[in-house]
Amino acid sequence: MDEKYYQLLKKQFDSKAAVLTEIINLNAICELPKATEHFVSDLHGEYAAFNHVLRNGSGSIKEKLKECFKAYRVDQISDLATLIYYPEEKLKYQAEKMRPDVFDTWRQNKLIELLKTTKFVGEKYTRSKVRKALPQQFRYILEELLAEEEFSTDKKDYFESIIKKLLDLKQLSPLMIALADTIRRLTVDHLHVVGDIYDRGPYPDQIIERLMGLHSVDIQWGNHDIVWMATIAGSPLAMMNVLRVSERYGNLDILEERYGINLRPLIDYAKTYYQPTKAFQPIITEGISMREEEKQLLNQLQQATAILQFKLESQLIHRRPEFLLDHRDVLNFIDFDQKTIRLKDKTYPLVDFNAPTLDFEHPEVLTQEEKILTQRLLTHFQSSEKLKKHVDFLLEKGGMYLCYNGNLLIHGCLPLHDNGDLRSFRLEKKAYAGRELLDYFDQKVRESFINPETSDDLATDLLWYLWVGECSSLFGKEAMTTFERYYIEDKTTHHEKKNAYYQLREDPKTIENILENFGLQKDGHLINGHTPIKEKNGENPIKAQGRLIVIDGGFSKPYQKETGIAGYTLLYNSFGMQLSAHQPFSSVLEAVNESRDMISVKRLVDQVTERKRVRDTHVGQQLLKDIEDLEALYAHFDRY
Ligand SMILES: O=P(O)(O)OC[C@H]1O[C@](O)(COP(=O)(O)O)[C@@H](O)[C@@H]1O
Ligand SMILES: [Mn+2]
Repeated sequence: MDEKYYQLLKKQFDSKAAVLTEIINLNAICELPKATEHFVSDLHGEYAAFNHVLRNGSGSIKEKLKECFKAYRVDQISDLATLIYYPEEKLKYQAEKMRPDVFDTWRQNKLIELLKTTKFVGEKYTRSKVRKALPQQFRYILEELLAEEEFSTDKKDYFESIIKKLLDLKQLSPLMIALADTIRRLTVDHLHVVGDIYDRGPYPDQIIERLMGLHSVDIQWGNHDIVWMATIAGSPLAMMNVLRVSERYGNLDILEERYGINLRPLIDYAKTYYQPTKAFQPIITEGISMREEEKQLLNQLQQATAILQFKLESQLIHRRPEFLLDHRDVLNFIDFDQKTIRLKDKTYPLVDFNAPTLDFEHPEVLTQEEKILTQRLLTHFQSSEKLKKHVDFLLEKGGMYLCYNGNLLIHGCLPLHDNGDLRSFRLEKKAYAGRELLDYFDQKVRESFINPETSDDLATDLLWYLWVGECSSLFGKEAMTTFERYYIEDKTTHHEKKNAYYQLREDPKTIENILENFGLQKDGHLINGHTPIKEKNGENPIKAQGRLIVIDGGFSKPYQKETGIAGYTLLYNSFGMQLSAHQPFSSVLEAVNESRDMISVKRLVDQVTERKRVRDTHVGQQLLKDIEDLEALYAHFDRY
């Protein structure tokens, strides 16, 4: 036994009685039902839709209400659910619709329903956890109100006086809002974000801010997150890609307005050298209007940053032969006289390929003007306090993968050979595969932030590899055909061949082997995002007989026409796992006024034979160890 450790523990629990109380408390917690985990992925800047599934707990709030208010009609449940999802908006809506005295009565009735719901959803937790979930400023009143079974007649006057006082002090609505927040918090205990918060949609920053306010969350980095992180780590190449994708989807506001990055020098440069072409037309969400000049500017900017990206990428490919990316050195495969490119022994004509600043002998070299521009832009990125804060949060809460409660969470894939063997990647004279490879990547990602002023060190370059590499668990395709998609008409060149994993993952044996490689039991699950599930073509997100679930259903608006739905989310509670498919989210206003939920289908992935308890979980295992230590301390209390 470690003397020091026990002495420290004794300081925390300074009497035998205190130790005993804690042992009993922890033991009781272990017997409670497992808390609910919520999984989302591929949010791609769609804040409103994400916020909605967070608020409705992917349907779990409604489930609870149906159990708690068995006699209620569907519309009564929906009405109460909306109040819990959007308390402020719903209260405002009712206030506008009702006479003041009717509104007061309505609020009093709803308060009783909210109290009942809070008690109901708090049942599976200890009283101390429920107490902690109550908002500080109303804790005392709420504890009083919640302590009662029903609004009993002998205490009727007492309650009425509390409510009247709250009304007089204009505190009834704030209290109801606080209760609704508590209910949501108690219904879903923990959120997993399986990658790709950034790109395509307009508000990734708002998503991060929302995540920062949650009490329990983890993130598995996606390829679209890692490139944004790489800008802070000092990669000009990743920065060009971030700029290019933002321009492609008409999202300059996130850069200029919200991260405060000055794009003026880039705009001047792009206007000087580029004219709009068809392939670079920005992709603008339906219903959003944009002036023609603005579209033209986005087009020019996208071209400029694409060429700068290809130049910088070529430099990286030359300095990192170990990345095996030679086949992606596209600028060096161009015949500039013929305006053709040679790829895999075939020659293709280039369409609208304009690169006025390119030196044909050394296509990877930046002009002096471009060097200065790139450095200025990178300094702007790295000086953005807000972006830095967001990236720090991603580093703190995120990782390449996560093992949690017996399940494995990875954004993309685990690189495999065609025969199912783990595919290794050789770096720094060592071959890494499976979990070891992902641990290596994880460590390098963190290392890349140690020297943000160096742009070409291995760790920073690896961040780019994670964006485009076949052995990247965040990407896992043979090549990213960005160049071909812009400049070659022949669509066969656009195809991005996926790593064998994406086929082999249909087989439960593959998943079992992978889980084993990560030290997990065979009955766990693997959870992926990254590849949109085309539900409208009959693709099933539940694969390998339920061992694998792919939850990228397309929160991303531009991808919804391909998937046919608007995102999957997964819930894992004490009864098992459940997948929800969502319909497109229109607006909070519609959700409130029409009490709409936008959940289309629910599918049971797995049902447990015995209700899972805390002791069967990750947290539970830790608690059991704590109990052991406390028991040892209790037995030899006087010795320490
Ligand atoms: O839809 P876009 O903007 O053309 O982007 C396509 C590119 O995005 C990728 O699909 C990567 O993004 P995802 O991680 O969202 O799949 C690449 O494989 C592909 O080249
Ligand atoms: Mn992805």
